[in-house]
Amino acid sequence: MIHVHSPSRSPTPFVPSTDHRLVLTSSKTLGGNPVFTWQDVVSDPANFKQPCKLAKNIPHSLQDYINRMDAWHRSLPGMRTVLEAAIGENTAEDEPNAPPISIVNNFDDEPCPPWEFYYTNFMWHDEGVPPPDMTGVKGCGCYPRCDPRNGSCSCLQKQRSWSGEFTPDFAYDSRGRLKYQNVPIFECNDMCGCDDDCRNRVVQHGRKCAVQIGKTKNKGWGVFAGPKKIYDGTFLGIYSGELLTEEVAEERGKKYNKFGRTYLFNLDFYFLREGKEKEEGKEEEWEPKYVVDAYHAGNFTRFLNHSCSPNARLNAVYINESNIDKPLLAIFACKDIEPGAEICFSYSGNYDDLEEQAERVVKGDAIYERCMCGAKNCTGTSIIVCILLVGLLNMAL
Ligand SMILES: C[S@@+](CC[C@H](N)C(=O)[O-])C[C@H]1O[C@@H](n2cnc3c(N)ncnc32)[C@H](O)[C@@H]1O
Repeated sequence: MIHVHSPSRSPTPFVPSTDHRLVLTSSKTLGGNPVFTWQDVVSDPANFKQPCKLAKNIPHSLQDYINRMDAWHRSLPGMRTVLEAAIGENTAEDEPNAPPISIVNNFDDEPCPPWEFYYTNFMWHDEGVPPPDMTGVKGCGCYPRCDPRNGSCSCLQKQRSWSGEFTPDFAYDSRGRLKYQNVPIFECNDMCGCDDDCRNRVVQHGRKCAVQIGKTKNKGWGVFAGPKKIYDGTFLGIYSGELLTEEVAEERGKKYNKFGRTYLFNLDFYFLREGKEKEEGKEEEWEPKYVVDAYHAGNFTRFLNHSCSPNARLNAVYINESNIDKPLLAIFACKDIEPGAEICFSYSGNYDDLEEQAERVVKGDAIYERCMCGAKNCTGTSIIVCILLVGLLNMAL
């Protein structure tokens, strides 16, 4: 007798949520099915919505549960394994080729950093922060991949126009390493015709180098290179977390300053300020609109400490976003980093206007902490390690 397998419920096709669905503009049909061409996508970018993660939906239950445990349970060595597993699970889809992150502590018994954040590589939009805007995102028509020599790639043209012709070529070399630090980077995006292995797609492919989260002697937790040397220009990760309006960040900053640790970074790049100045002629009035907060959600980059002689640097990167005020904060090595060395960047960029720093302290919106970076050029005293809105990324070329 033949048994026919009859499922209790007939399988239903996967229907993506309306938010992510593309609206077809084509009325052509073939054999009764609509013909969905690449042109349909490109000609209707307004409806090509990016998934938008909302800060209010950060899945924080595991963190809150563990935080409510008593100190003895939280200090069990197994906590380290749980956090390492959570990191792997939360990044398995978006960074499938990233080496796993391990947690090390050679200084004391704390098994892992405090369970106060959800591990994520994404940006989670708070109320008042607009979702990714695709309407102004232009795709290049290059195929199979972009060639900087032919000059017709619209992504390269945009890159050049925003960096004052400072980048004659793509920002990355053929090994995916950043060639020009401190210029806005416009990667090829979902509207582009080029292949996934185009040279102008690096940040979107995620981290490739091995890093560790480790305890430092006197700066809390930090980030260290894994067993292999990390070369100058290598992409490390984006400073992910909640994307807040300046007003919300201001309030949070006051709380963070009370316990002397902060994870807030202004989206304050020199080209945004300059752009607004040209546009509106109101240079004094310009303020950064958005701030990244990695306290409740973030990835390993939230543990990067400050150094007066940094080996990593923040750069503004745009992929599927035409709102110039909302770049990704992408962190790249700016020197070769030996295996096991601590990775740090400068919290103050090269913003060394000490007068203005002093003014912030007088106004009460900044607090100085003794810098423990140990670099030869560190004065130890005059570095802002913890300010209300950190991230004076006011780096001039
Ligand atoms: C973004 S967090 C970095 C990770 C932090 N060390 C931790 O354990 O979570 C920034 C905080 O780290 C500490 N920190 C970072 N760099 C430092 C430095 N050079 N000297 C002293 N403290 C530092 C300060 O408390 C600062 O507010």
